[in-house]
Amino acid sequence: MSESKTSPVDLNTLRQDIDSIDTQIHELLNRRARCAQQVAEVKLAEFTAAQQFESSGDSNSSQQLLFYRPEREAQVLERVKAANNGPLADDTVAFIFREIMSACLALEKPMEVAYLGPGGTFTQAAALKHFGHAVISLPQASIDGVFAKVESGQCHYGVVPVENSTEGMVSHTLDAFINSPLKICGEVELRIRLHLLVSSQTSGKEIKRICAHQQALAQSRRWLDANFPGIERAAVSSNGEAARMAAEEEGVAAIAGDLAESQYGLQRLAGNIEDQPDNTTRFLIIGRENVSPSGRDKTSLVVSARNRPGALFKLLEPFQKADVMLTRIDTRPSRSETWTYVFFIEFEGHREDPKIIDILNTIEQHSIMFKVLGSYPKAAL
Ligand SMILES: O=C(O)C(=O)C[C@]1(C(=O)O)C=C[C@@H](O)C=C1
Repeated sequence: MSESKTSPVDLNTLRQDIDSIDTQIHELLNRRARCAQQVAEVKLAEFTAAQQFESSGDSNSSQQLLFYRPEREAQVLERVKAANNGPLADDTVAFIFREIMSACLALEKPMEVAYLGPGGTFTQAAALKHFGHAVISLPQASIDGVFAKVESGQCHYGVVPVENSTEGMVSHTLDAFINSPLKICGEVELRIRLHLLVSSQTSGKEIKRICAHQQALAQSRRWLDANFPGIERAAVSSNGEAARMAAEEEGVAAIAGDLAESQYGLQRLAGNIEDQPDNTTRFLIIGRENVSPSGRDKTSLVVSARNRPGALFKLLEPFQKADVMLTRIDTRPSRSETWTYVFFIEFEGHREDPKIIDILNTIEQHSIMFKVLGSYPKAAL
């Protein structure tokens, strides 16, 4: 008996079903988009009313008009993941809704996001993962450049790397926070998958030089030793720059990620060549406004204690007493005084939670410098 006779429905019928479902999804998407446009009108009306109230002298809170709501986006993503019954994976469903919200937000207000460039870097990939592809992502030459674009209001948000699972903290990012008024509004984690990439003109020919950012070279050193011993390795300013060089120069290969591969139209000679299979980088979203609680939040703090015995213990004791989970602690030398240190502390909870308010008040009493860098939703993707 042939397969088509046993199958309950034929291909044409199934495709008609898919067409009809697509029509419904399409209608629902536009219904959702119109809803988001109405949300924007409500936000604008509330903002205008608050401004009028303020100019009448009854209030002096300088409220901002915020279209992007990180806490709400995190809640939507958590909700769709929790409600998912498959067969699509939870993460797949979340990624689809990430893009739907990105497109809806672009109708309300197109977001401009500065990131550590050039195009094709993992920081751009992190920006797109967090905000979705409807965002306008603008490359900057340095971490300070990203901070400056957001501080000046030229960009709504910024994306900077903060730590890598194999290379440790990005100290430049931590230092930049100390003197900046910006707040942390979110975090993104990205699995770093490195590939050996060449242009079509180099494909099938001899590779004379392999270019990559020094971290990517370090992270794939063993693979390179085994597969390309004796071939020149050149450290360049970023993986995006390496991809650009591979696209333009015959005989040059780059080590870079998926985004660089597609942006520069390169071919993959070998995939996932990183020596540590769980190589992950964490990025922070920086902005000018505080984020409201989402229910699954983290808070980051920078604090400097008086240089006396038990100082660090005094800073950390309130967390233990209140049973609050610390997620990270780092030390950096203080730039203002020799042999004093600043501590970057991250923990679960939001600065508006009563328990966290108590902890922050206690820590402030024991510190000479104290700054909450922000409370923000835990990475949902
Ligand atoms: O709920 C809102 O405030 C919206 O603007 C809607 C919406 C969405 O598409 O769900 C869009 C953008 C915001 O960042 C959060 C959510």
